Amino acid sequence: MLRVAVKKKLADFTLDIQFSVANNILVLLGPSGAGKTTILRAIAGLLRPDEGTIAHGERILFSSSAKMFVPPQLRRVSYMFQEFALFPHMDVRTNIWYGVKKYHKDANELYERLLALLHIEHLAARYIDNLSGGEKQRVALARALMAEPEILLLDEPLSALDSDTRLELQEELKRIQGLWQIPFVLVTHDRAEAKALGDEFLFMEKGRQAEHQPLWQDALLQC
Ligand SMILES: Nc1ncnc2c1ncn2[C@@H]1O[C@H](COP(=O)(O)OP(=O)(O)OP(=O)(O)O)[C@@H](O)[C@H]1O
Repeated sequence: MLRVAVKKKLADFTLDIQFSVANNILVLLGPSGAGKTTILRAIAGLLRPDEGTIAHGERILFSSSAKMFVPPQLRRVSYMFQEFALFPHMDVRTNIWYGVKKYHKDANELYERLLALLHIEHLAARYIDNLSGGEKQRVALARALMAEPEILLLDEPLSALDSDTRLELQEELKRIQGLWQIPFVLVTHDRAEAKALGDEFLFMEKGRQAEHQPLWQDALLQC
């Protein structure tokens, strides 16, 4: 279970949010500038909240009262965003192995399994520059999972893709989450995508949970 309860003063308002997510997919929704990406950055350790706690199970990642801040590289959190952040001049295999923090004997097996799961075996030797958007997205997902994260953060991961590829990858993400059984926190502006992927939803407004969450959720599920 990932638990987040943080405050952070931002340019126009204070982010003040509490939520938890078990081993399923939480979707963060809300208008532009509501604070969704800031939450992901805080979970990843790329931004330090002013106060509060972020914990995964018994493991504290951030606690202002205990003066604890685990740096991003020690958090076991993978963060995928739209630009993929793959190395264009390297092949797929090298990009995916880049996700491994420490080599261990099962890493080869994991690598093979990820290629098969994401249907990218035939791309292993190809350069990133020569891949389609959907293929890049699969490689980025393989790299994120190669790090064996305990939490996966996804910020508009599919927004650059055409609608067919998007639907296909939504199914892939859902299936992989079912297999991996770790918390996924997903930001999207696409309501159909939120509905297709989300197990739980958090609607935000100006850094806070929006009022009337159940009404928002009913409206989403009926659309
Ligand atoms: N480190 C920071 N310090 C101060 N203000 C910040 C910081 N990072 C972001 N902000 C501001 O906080 C607000 C929330 O930004 P954030 O990127 O989290 O919104 P968002 O909901 O993800 O928006 P979008 O949907 O457009 O990506 C914005 O007004 C932004 O300018």
